[in-house]
Amino acid sequence: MRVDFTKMHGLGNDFVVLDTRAQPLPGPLSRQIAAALAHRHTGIGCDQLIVLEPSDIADFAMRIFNADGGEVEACGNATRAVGLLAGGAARIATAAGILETQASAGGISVDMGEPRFDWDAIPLAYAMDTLSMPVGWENLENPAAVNVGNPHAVFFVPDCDAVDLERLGPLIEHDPLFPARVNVNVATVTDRRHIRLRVWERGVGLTLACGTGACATAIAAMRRKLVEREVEVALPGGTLTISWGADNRITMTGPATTSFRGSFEWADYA
Ligand SMILES: N[C@@H](CCC[C@H](N)C(=O)O)C(=O)O
Repeated sequence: MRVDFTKMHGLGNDFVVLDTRAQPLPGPLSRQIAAALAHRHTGIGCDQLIVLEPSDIADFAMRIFNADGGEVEACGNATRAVGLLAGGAARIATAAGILETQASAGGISVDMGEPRFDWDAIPLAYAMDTLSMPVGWENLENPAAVNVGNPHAVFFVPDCDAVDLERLGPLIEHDPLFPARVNVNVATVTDRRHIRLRVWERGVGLTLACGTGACATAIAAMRRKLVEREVEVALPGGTLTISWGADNRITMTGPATTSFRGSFEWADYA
């Protein structure tokens, strides 16, 4: 049986979107199938596989699978992408709660909810101050940890482009300090309204952009009083605007794009 998909991206962080409301999948979606579809050489290729399902509590539900096939709680760029697919305004049920999107001058805005800072909410393996963690990996030291639906470690460095993230990212992602693994962000504060950021994504690797990484990094910088409560975060694939309201909620704004539509044979992957 053939399955339709939409290929989308947010700042080059790319997704294969399956809308099971229109077309139920022929069989259960296993970790192996998700990883095979995401594979850059032997599959369709994407950073995340996104599955839309019916929901009783929102317009629809969104499930998120990393390129390694693991299901995760949150994806900022994909939330903007499926918001675009829904026409701009949508209430989307995710494992991290209900997220609301709306069309805005900068593309699509998403209310990403409230950040969490308790060590066991990140989660970390043991208690410590998440604003200034007394740990380090070579020259990456003293990160902040933030959960914005998914776990992030944020390192502030003089020049994020000079960090060997391809080597250090997987070491930190898999360190036992992070029992659910972690997304690794290296950031450079340019001035009080601008941050440069590179991200090693859990379950994926280096990506061109990470929406939740931009949120977590902006919030960590705001908590350390390095920047104002609204900042532009420049990633390799483009720029996101992140603000942290007096109501403690994070708003992320940036572009989302549909690349093409296609279909694949389920039996080739199942
Ligand atoms: N690309 C995403 C984040 C996707 C999930 C992440 N890799 C995780 O494992 O938590 C984004 O735009 O936020």
